[in-house]
Amino acid sequence: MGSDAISIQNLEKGFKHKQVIAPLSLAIPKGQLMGLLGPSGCGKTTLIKMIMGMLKPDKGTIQVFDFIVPHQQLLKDIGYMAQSDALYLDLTGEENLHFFAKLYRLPKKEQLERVAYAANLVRLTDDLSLKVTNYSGGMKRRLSLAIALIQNPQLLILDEPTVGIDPVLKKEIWQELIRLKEEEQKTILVTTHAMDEAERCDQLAMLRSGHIIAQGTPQALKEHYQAKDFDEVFLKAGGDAQ
Ligand SMILES: Nc1ncnc2c1ncn2[C@@H]1O[C@H](COP(=O)(O)OP(=O)(O)OP(=O)(O)O)[C@@H](O)[C@H]1O
Repeated sequence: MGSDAISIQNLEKGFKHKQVIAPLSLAIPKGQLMGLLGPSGCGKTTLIKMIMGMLKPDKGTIQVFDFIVPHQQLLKDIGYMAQSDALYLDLTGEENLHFFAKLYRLPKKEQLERVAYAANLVRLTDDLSLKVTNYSGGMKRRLSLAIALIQNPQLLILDEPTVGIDPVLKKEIWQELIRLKEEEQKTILVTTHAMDEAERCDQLAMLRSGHIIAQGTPQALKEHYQAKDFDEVFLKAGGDAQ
């Protein structure tokens, strides 16, 4: 088994006449927390959907652990939180969590443990018996995050996981992501627009028009570009070029 969780080679994707992912190569080592940064429309979600096997690349290959995407085994290995919530509104929070736990064929005892763990992590334990249609936007995001963790996957792919979540819970969620990485050796790929979140990543990849224009640790990027923050790194790395 190689040392990378995700290995992307010469990936390309376009829609109609628009090239969204230009040739792009990227490796994410196992056990690393990688942040994907870039302006709206630069191709972050498109890239993630290809890693998930939900979109077919025009060219290039993606390997996740030992498998070339798409592969059925990977469904269990990857916890995915999409930008828009995909929840059953007529079911309660608890029923949603059990539905996904069953989908992954977790044994009954583990199912109960994982549902309790995931609900507690996102502070939804007291609201589990409410129908999701009565949840606030932030509660739905929290439930989506809990679902991404339900099968205890080795790789977490989170598309803007803390949008609409209050600062206190956001801090707790980040503490848990870092714990998952450090104590359980999870690999985490997260997209974000929040600079404080970018700071907490091991590595950052900055995307513009489907290209990676800068990559490195948060500290190294700021030093290299003599920038005070990541907005400045982005601009100095060519992020303002058309
Ligand atoms: N199915 C599709 N058909 C046509 N164009 C698409 C499709 N999906 C994405 N695009 C286009 O591809 C570009 C990249 O979109 P994408 O959602 O990957 O951006 P993003 O970086 O995730 O943006 P945001 O930060 O706003 O979520 C956009 O111009 C978008 O309109």
